Amino acid sequence: MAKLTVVDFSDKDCFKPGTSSWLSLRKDICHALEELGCFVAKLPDLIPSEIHSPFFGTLDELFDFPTETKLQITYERPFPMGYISLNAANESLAIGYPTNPEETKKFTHHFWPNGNDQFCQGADLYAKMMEKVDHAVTRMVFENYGVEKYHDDHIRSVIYSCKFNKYNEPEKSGIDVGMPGHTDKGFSTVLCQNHVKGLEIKSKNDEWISFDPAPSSLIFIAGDGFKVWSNDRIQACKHRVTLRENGVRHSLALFSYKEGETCVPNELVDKDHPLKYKPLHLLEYVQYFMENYPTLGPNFSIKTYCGV
Ligand SMILES: O=C(O)CCC(=O)C(=O)O
Ligand SMILES: [Fe+2]
Repeated sequence: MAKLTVVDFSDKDCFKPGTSSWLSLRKDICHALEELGCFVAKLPDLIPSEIHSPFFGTLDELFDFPTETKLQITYERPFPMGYISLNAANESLAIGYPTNPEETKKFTHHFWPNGNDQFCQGADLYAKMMEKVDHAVTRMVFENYGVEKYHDDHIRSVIYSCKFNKYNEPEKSGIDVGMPGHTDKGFSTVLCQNHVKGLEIKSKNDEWISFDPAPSSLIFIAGDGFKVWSNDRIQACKHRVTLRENGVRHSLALFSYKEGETCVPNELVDKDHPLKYKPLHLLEYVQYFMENYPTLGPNFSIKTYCGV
């Protein structure tokens, strides 16, 4: 049975480019992204345990608000998003630009006019932590392919959304498919969750490997954007949510997108790697996918959209 790569971010130098810890993580991470498009990170110190459980408790309260209140959350940018219920098991709510504390404050205020520090501070902390991981991994990937000269421009054009997911217990909703198999449409996704299992990753041999959540771990998932940018070196990780356990499952995912065009760097095109993609306007792609989801379905391929 295939396994997910687990990397340990507990060394104090892990986030310092050039150190031996950084270089060793870089090697393992880039290898995992080329193999499966994902890896699990252990981060023992980043979210204190006294924040983890109470924060996921506030997500229960969040989804308990009336549908009408949840539907009032809408964003036009980076693309239309807000409250979505995919099926009888799933509901999600998104915050645009979640690494800006003003945005989490506005979102919190909508539900709790008198404030809710546990939710707001938890959301800020998670967003910052997930952004830190996303930034580090992105730099590692650019370095790994010898194109770090493009890194700063890339990071300047990255924008984020954060999605909170709730999955009802299968016994109550009558279905166990929380989310069908798909690849994420952005550049990358960093995902944390409560203790209820459900996320599964497709292996090269078409097996589904389940993600074993621990309070101190998260999963990094490469999306279609990274696949295009890397000219197919990095896999867009196919994943799904299957509900087998009792208990409500909550996850929060930080999605990264790039404004403007995503082009394959010239350095990543050669005889062995002929150009596979036309320039991709990622935000237009996400919008197109969302608008046409009923006809395109979860298996729509980026190759069909912008393959050469
Ligand atoms: O809830 C999860 O674990 C996965 C969510 C997901 O794949 C998504 O929102 O794209
Ligand atoms: Fe996903």
